[in-house]
Amino acid sequence: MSIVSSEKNRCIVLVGMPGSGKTTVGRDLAKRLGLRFVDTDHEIEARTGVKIPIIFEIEGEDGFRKRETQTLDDLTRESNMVLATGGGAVIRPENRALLRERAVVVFLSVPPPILWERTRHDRSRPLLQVSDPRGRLEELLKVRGPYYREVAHIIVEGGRGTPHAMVKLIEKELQALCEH
Ligand SMILES: Nc1ncnc2c1ncn2[C@@H]1O[C@H](COP(=O)(O)OP(=O)(O)OP(=O)(O)O)[C@@H](O)[C@H]1O
Ligand SMILES: O=C(O)C1=C[C@@H](O)[C@@H](O)[C@H](O)C1
Ligand SMILES: [Mg+2]
Repeated sequence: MSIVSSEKNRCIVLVGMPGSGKTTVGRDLAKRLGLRFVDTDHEIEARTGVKIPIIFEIEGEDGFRKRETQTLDDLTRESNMVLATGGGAVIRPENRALLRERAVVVFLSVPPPILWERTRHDRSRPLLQVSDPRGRLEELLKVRGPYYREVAHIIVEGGRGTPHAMVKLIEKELQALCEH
């Protein structure tokens, strides 16, 4: 597909809140573009040999963030790949700099009520294991929203559309970016 070659073979990175669909949409997008799909959360788990909640338990959030930065630094050197990031990948300025510089970054922007619907029954996200997870999601979005927008080359509003509709929208935006 011409999209990737004309973008100098940079990898396509999806950013957004937990539940925004990075993994679901990323996997589909990679399939359509004939690219490899990698999820940084899965890669971190494969490298450490334990699940993310265990990393948080043993090393705290800071330990997890160090591993996340290292993984992003390694993976964004590769091309021909769609990379789904963790929801907090944009918090560190060094991550934002390397993503913006090396990749085509797509922000999946999804409103809080929908994020909540999608994440409320899933216990795999340590930062949401609090007494008011819904409020926490909103707080996280308040802090992270500007960072997602700062790092993004493409912003896709993805509230009610199906994953497939989001993939089509992203493809259209990638094409437009290439034609500039
Ligand atoms: N566009 C969509 N429409 C409906 N449901 C969706 C959509 N995108 C994702 N989902 C569903 O929402 C849930 C969360 O999606 P997913 O795991 O892809 O999000 P994520 O952004 O990768 O989250 P995390 O940051 O926690 O890894 C999944 O159950 C998925 O099937
Ligand atoms: O929103 C976050 O900070 C996180 C989201 C997940 O994807 C994981 O990267 C981890 O649970 C942290
Ligand atoms: Mg995911």
